Amino acid sequence: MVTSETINGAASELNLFERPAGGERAILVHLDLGELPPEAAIDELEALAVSAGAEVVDRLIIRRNRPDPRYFIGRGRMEEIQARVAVEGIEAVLVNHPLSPSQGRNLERALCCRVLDRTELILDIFAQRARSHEGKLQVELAQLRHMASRLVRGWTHLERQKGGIGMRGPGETQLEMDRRMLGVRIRQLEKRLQRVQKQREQGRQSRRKRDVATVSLVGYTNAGKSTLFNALTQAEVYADDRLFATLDTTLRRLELSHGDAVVLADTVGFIRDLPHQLVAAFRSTLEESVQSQLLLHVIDASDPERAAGIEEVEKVLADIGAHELPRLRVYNKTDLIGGRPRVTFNQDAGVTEVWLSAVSGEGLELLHEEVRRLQGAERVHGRIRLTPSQGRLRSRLFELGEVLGEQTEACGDLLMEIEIRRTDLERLRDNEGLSREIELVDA
Ligand SMILES: Nc1nc2c(ncn2[C@@H]2O[C@H](COP(=O)(O)OP(=O)(O)OP(=O)(O)O)[C@@H](O)[C@H]2O)c(=O)[nH]1
Repeated sequence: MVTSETINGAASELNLFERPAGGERAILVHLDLGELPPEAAIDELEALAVSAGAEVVDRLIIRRNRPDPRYFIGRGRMEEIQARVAVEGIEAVLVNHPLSPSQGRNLERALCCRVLDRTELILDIFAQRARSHEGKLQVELAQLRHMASRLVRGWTHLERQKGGIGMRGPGETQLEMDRRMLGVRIRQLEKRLQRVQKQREQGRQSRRKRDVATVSLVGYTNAGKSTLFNALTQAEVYADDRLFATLDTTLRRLELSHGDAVVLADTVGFIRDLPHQLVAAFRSTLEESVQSQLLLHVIDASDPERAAGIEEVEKVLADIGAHELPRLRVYNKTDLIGGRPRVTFNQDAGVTEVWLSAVSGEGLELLHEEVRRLQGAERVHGRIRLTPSQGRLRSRLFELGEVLGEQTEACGDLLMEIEIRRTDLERLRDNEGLSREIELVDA
């Protein structure tokens, strides 16, 4: 019988969940195909490498018109690195792009050291950072799926570990076994995740029932979301200069001064070309943002490449269906650029921008003010028709909105003129299941 213990045992024997040890001496490689500013791209790779615990020995920018199908970086450059590996004790080469399984295999065989592509590097960081039960399950699932996609094409790091001098591939039986084991483990994780996600959904629903709005912090990794979260809620969430310090959504109550409170959610950081396994894996975490009433898009104001980060975040928000939610752009770290806290309106993007410093606390009150304004200002004014059986909804409307008038129709229906927050109205529609029966006639 296959039990979870035997699977875990076998997996650890095969080092399925191996990650690079801290301080691995690494050479970074970025292929300049003319798409991105190469210096900024390799800076980002370096930040990722450091986050993964590597010691960066050198950074190579290689200019090519297109990737080499065999070695990705080209034979000549591969041989240059090959010569340095033994002499300089290089343990890993980190490539800032996704490699095909055969390119990964060819490079690793030729260089005789570990080769990680961008996807594997990010997966590794996620594996080191995940702290909650759900986060850990999600990362492990993403790693195994990535591994399975390599196995399907007949190659995996497992092979290298077992391959010895000739580094021959596994025999059919071994490959079959790996595949089956991965399959079993993947299904097991999927089931567990479903259970955890159900609990999360229940929590979300009960918040909605209690009419508590959620405000989510989203943004590029290292923008300062956790620091801002802590500053706003006086919580002690792990904030760190390493990328992806926060992997799991954290929730805290945020008091707004006029007696209102919202739930503030800190979410996973975004990054360019987030591996698709991770986008899928973190969908449920990101869904917290989709379900929010307001998004605070946190931006590192001191980052010269911040425009690319903004674009990336907008792209992912569109992917998960959160792009139409009301939002504020929060330009953080003004202390680093000598900027003053302020509120401006960006005409092109159609969003309000708040400039502040989460570390010094300057400008926090401006953000508070804007959140309050957006929570309250989005009001709708209209007439709502209720049937005689909807007495419960009528009292909810009295609780939540300002009732400007009531009129009973000949048929017994009640026409209420009301001014109410759009978010409250939407929650009433969702919670009471009355979407068709509430009709705004004069918004
Ligand atoms: N100077 C300055 N540094 C800041 C400010 N806000 C955050 N930082 C620093 O920026 C780094 C990243 O901050 P985090 O709050 O961990 O960033 P994050 O967006 O949550 O990061 P991820 O978890 O990677 O998504 C930390 O070293 C913070 O101390 C600020 O207003 N000014």
